[in-house]
Amino acid sequence: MIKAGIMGATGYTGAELVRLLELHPEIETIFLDSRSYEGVRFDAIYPNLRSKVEDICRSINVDDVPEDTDIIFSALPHRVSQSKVLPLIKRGFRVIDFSADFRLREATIYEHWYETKHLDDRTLKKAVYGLPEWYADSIANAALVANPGCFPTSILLPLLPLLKEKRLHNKEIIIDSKTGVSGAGRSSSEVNIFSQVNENIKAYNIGKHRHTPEIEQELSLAAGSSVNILFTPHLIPIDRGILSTIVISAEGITRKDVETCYEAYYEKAPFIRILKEGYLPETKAVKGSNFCDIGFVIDSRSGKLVVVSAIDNLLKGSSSQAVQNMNVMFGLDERTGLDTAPIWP
Ligand SMILES: NC(=O)C1=CN([C@@H]2O[C@H](COP(=O)(O)OP(=O)(O)OC[C@H]3O[C@@H](n4cnc5c(N)ncnc54)[C@H](OP(=O)(O)O)[C@@H]3O)[C@@H](O)[C@H]2O)C=CC1
Ligand SMILES: CC(=O)N[C@@H](CCC(=O)OP(=O)(O)O)C(=O)O
Repeated sequence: MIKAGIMGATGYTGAELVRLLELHPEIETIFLDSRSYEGVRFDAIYPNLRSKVEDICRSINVDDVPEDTDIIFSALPHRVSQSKVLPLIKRGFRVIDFSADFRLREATIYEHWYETKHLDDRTLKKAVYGLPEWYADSIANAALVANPGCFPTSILLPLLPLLKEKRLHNKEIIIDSKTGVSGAGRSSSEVNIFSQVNENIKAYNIGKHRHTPEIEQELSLAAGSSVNILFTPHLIPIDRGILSTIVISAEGITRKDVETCYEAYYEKAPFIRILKEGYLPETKAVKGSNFCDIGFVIDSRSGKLVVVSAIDNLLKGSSSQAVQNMNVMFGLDERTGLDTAPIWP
């Protein structure tokens, strides 16, 4: 069995990871780290895991992580995560980091967007961006995998094939994303207040969301030249899910071109579902799963290609994508422990 430890296990993504690892046939979870719930049984915090996860949370000092731990997941907030991950990497552990601390390849860009110093540029350069549909070979041998952000996952998966195949003549890319409230995490009380979220929809951080450089970094690498986006996130009153609607010029592109392009990259990708003409993604159709659904329309009146994607932010947007990465790192079938159908309604 692969021995796994989780730092920050009591957050939303940590708890989803605990649930997934409980179902995983090759994993034994050996520690659940928490500052706030030291000595508390995990299922006393998360009632959905009653009688399933009875382990006691412990506040783990990185120096005390057992030598025989095979993989450590850090589900800590960004800025905090790097301070724990770096000593673990130094001790020779393999780590999957959920935070943004190792996703941006340039420390200066990280420091600008996250307004904090990066503590180790050399380790940053060695980290592998954990989008398994694109970087599986590097992930397989990585010591440190930077699990992508939730919005970036929903945006990169539909756009990367089109950019890689130079299908977009005009690189003006306008993205409208909608996210459920769990995207803000369990501890963000301000965003989570029922009366502010319920029956409300709002745009935020237009043109300045911290996922912008992450998305542009990966799109530019695929395109082989600099790509800029206009990204508008919205907070909507659902628990989980992200729907991204991406508008690009359809100049010189047919439906067949787009289909062929997606087929070439995703035919063997078990978690990408390209929807047939007449169907479009919806958040509920991926809820509770590692799927990313992608559908598109070519609108001849406006001359635009409109691509829509849906993921579960806590799963393909973080915890199940991390398990998919772990499967790749340990040479397992990437579907191991993840081969479930979404829940509906
Ligand atoms: N929510 C989402 O949809 C996604 C989240 N992510 C990333 O995953 C990571 C975890 O996110 P999420 O689970 O939503 O966050 P939560 O706020 O739900 O959980 C984070 C946990 O980290 C622990 N923690 C330890 N030190 C600190 C600290 N100094 N400040 C605050 N919390 C601390 C807390 O647990 P305790 O007090 O018990 O130690 C807390 O429950 C973040 O880096 C986030 O950016 C990535 C993709 C999607
Ligand atoms: C609703 C909400 O607030 N969502 C978060 C993004 C979610 C996320 O977790 O992204 P990281 O992995 O980069 O932290 C936001 O917009 O900042």
